[in-house]
Amino acid sequence: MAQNSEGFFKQFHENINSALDDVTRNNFANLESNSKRVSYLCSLPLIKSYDLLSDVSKIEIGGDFPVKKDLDKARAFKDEGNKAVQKGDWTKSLHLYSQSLLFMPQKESDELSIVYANRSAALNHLEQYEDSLTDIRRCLSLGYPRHLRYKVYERRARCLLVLKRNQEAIQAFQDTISALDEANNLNKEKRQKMRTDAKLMLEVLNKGLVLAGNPKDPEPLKKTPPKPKLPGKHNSQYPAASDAIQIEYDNNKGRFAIATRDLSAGEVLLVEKPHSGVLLGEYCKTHCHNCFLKCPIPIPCPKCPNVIFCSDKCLDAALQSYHGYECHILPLLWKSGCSITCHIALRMITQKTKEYFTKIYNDLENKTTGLYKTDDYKNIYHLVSHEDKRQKQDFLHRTQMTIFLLKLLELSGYFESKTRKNPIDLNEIKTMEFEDIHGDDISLFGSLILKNLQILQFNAHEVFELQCLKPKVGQYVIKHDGKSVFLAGAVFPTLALFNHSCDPGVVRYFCGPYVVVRAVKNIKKGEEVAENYGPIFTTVPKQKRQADLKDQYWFDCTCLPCQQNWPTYDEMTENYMRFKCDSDQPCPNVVPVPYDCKDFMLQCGLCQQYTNILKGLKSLQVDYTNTFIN
Ligand SMILES: C[S@@+](CC[C@H](N)C(=O)[O-])C[C@H]1O[C@@H](n2cnc3c(N)ncnc32)[C@H](O)[C@@H]1O
Repeated sequence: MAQNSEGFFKQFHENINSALDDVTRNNFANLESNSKRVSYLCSLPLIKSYDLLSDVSKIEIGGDFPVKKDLDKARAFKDEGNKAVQKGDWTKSLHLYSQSLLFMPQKESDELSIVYANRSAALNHLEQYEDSLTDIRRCLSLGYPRHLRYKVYERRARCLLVLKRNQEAIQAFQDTISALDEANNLNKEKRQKMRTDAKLMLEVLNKGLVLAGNPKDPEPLKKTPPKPKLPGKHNSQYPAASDAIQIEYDNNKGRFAIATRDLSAGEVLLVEKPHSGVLLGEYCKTHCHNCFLKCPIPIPCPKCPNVIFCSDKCLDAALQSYHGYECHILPLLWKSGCSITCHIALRMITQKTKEYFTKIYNDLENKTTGLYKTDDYKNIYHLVSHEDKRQKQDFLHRTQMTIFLLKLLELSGYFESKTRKNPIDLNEIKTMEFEDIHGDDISLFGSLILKNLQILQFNAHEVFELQCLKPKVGQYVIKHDGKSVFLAGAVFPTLALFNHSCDPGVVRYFCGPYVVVRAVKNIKKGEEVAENYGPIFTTVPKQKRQADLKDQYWFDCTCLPCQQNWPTYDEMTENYMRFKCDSDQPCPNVVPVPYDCKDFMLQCGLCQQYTNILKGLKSLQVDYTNTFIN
C-alpha cells in the first residue's frame, strides 16, 4: 500500500527533512507521546511557513480528479447519449447518461431530471425494469417538467406490467392519462392515441385479465452478492467470529486465534465488515465508494464529480459520515501521492464526528472489556502498533504525514463540525500553519492520526475483487479464467487478531466490503488458527519469508515450515512421500517415506513414536464411484 512518488507529498517530506537541523531532530527524538510529536512539529517556524501552495500548484488538480461539477461536460455526455439512442445502442447510452449525471451540477435540477428520465428509457430497453423504475422515481423527485411527465408515467406502467405488479401499473396508467392533459408538446392525434392505449390497458387490468407473456428474466446488470452469513453460533465476545474460534494471548506472540473444537476444511470462521475501508482512486468511477461493489448503474455524489455509489443506501451512509467531509478534499488527497494507508488513517477520523472522539479521548487507554464490536474505535486503538520499537526517523516521517492529513481535515470543515459546501480554492491552502482556534484539535486529532498510521502498518488488509471471465468451453475441458484485482484497503478489527503462519489454516476472500475467512484444512481443537500475511512456504524460500515478515511486521516467524525448513514446491523431490507424524502427543514432524518402502508402521525420527501410513494412503485413494457427475 505504497505512496505514489509523483504526488507533492514527497516534495514536502524531502524539503522538511533536509531543512531540519540536528538540535530539532534530537528534541523531536526525545518526545514520548504522539500528541507531543505532532504539537512540536506543528510549532516549528519551518512548518508554519512552509509554502504548501507552491508544491500544490506544481500538480495539475483536475484531469482524472476534477474539483467540481461541469455543466458543459454533463451536456456533452447527454448529447452523446442521445446520439447512441438514435443508433439503438442502449448500452452505450446508459454509460454516457451515467457520465452526464456525474458531472451535472445539482442545482440544474431540470436537466438532471431529464438525464435520469433518459437513463430510465435506456434501462427499460435493456430490460432492467427495477432500475428503470428507480430512475423514474428520481427524475420525478427532481421536478421533471410537467408537460413531459406522461412519458415517464407510461414507462413506469410498462415496467410494472412486465414485473406483474398490476395494481401499481393501474395507478401509473391513470397518471399517464392525467399527465397527457399537460402534454402541450404533443399534437392532438398523438395525445389521443396515447390516451386510448392507456385506457385500453386500464380496462384489461381492471377486468383482471392476465396479459400475454411471462415476467421477463433478463440477465441483471447489477449483481449484488448476498450479505455473507456466519453459520452456527457466534463467539460471545468477538461476534464477527464463530464460537469455534477463541482469542488467546501470549507474551511473545500477542493475541492469536485458536480452535475451540475440531474444525473441518471449508468451515466459515469469520465474517466481518471493515471498521474503515477506502477504495483506490482509480476505481472511484467504476465501483461503489462505500461498499466497493462494481456499479454498472451508478448514482453519483451530488456534490463532487469523483465518486459513485451503487444505491441510495450507500450514498446516504457515505454522505452522512465520511464523504460529507472528504468530498472536496479528495482531489487534493489523491494528487498528494499519499498511500491508501494514509487515506484509511484519515477515514478512521472522518467517519465519526469530532464530538465522538473528544468524548472518548481520555478513556482510550482503557481497553473495552465487553463485546468486541467492529465499529468501536477503542478496539482499533489497541491493535498492535509497536510504538516502543520505532526509530525516531519513522516517527518523524509519520508525523509529517499526520500534519498534512490534519491540514486536509482543517480544510474539510471537520474541526468546525461543518461539511464544506464548495471545492477548495488554491488560495485557501497557503502554508502548513493551522488557525489558532484549532490548537487543541491539532494535538488531539494529530495524536489519533499518528496512532492510526502506526496501527495500519501492521493491521490493514488489501481488499480484492475476483474478476472472472465467462468460462470457455474447449474440447473436453471448461477453462476458467480469473484474476484478483487490488481494489481497496481496510482494517478488520477481529481478523487483525489472527497471527501469521507460512502454512496458514485459513483463506480469506471478500463479498463487497465483507471479509470471509474459511478453514482450508482440518484443524484440531486447541491448535492455532493462523492466517497468512503474504509469504507462503510452498512458493517463497524460508530466508526470504523470514526477512519479509521481519521487515514488514516486525516479528521472527517460528511457524512449522520455518522451524523445519520445509521445501518449496520447486525444491520437493519426487523420491519420497511425506506423512505427518501421527503420535498421540502432538508432534510437528513430517516423516519422509521412500516410494518403495514395504513397511506400514514407521518410527518418527523426532518423537520416536510409530505412525501408521496406511491410514494416510487410504485417505488419498480416489473413489471412482463418484467420478461421474450428472
Ligand atoms: C495483525 S497483528 C496480529 C495480532 C497481534 N498478535 C495482536 O496481539 O493484536 C500482527 C502482529 O502480530 C504479531 N505476530 C503475528 N504473527 C506472529 C507470529 N507468527 N509470531 C509472532 N508474532 C506474530 C507481530 O507482532 C505482528 O506485527
